[in-house]
Amino acid sequence: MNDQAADLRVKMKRALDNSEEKIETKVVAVASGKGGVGKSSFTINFALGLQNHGKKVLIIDLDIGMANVDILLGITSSYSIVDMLQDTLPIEEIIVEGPLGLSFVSGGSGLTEIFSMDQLKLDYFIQQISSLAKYDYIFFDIGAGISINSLQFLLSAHEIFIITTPEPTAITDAYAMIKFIHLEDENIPLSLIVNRVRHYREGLSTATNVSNVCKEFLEKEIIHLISIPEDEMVWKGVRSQSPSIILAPSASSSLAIDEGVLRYLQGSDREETRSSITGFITKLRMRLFRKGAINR
Ligand SMILES: Nc1ncnc2c1ncn2[C@@H]1O[C@H](COP(=O)(O)OP(=O)(O)OP(=O)(O)O)[C@@H](O)[C@H]1O
Repeated sequence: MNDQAADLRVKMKRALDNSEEKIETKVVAVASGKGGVGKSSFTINFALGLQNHGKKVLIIDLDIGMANVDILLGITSSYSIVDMLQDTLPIEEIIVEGPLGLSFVSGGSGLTEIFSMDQLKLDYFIQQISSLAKYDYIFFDIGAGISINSLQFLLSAHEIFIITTPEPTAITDAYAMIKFIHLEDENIPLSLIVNRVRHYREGLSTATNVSNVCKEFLEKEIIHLISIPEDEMVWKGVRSQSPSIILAPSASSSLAIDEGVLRYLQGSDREETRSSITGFITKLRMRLFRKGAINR
């Protein structure tokens, strides 16, 4: 058993040494305080927007219980991370290709399996994740609210997108989430997406309110990445299992997403620090150990 673990660690180190670290991989966790605010629809459309700009993107659906990214993308995934761990499958076998070449991995039916890994499984998991350095962006679609398990992925990401709507309940929950994250890690960059706005001003005032509260009580800057209008094409896209940015590229929501993608890419270009998959893995490993999520 120990030999196997040592062997895996050597392979993992080799994978990391040989990994295409020349390519930057940014890990973004997408979260919301309240459920049903459009987190999955946003993640998919934003990821497709990045693909449209020549980026290679992978979505990992960790919204267990409510996992629906594959349904929204109109694709079927036969295997999940749970299968990868149980049957020692290479991660390539569980990656499904969606529209515009977007890649997708399903978290599976239960996070418990992922978070109750023994050392051997953790090493295998990390070895597989380290082979994802070929992607420019990896998006984790995290379940609404905070569970101790999904929190570890959330806090290991290079940055976090928080989605809210202008509804007071959604804003309160989004702020609670921001505060929680900030108390765990005050350096992690946070961006706010205001979804389903009735007009431009509503998005701006919602973002300004959240931003002011964050500044005053947490001394935390939060970037207003984008406001997305209420748009029936998003709903139509869900119904036809064809993401709205593809179904209706000139719909108001699609134009807003595209603007957000451009702004995001310009911001990323200005960043001085490099984001690598190794950085994400190092943080994740440390967090899983610290929280005692690993069965030794
Ligand atoms: N900008 C928008 N305009 C109109 N409808 C929208 C918009 N964004 C999302 N919706 C609708 O809101 C509903 C919920 O969206 P979605 O499933 O993406 O939310 P979620 O936050 O991921 O939910 P959950 O918490 O269940 O994971 C869907 O029916 C979707 O069509």
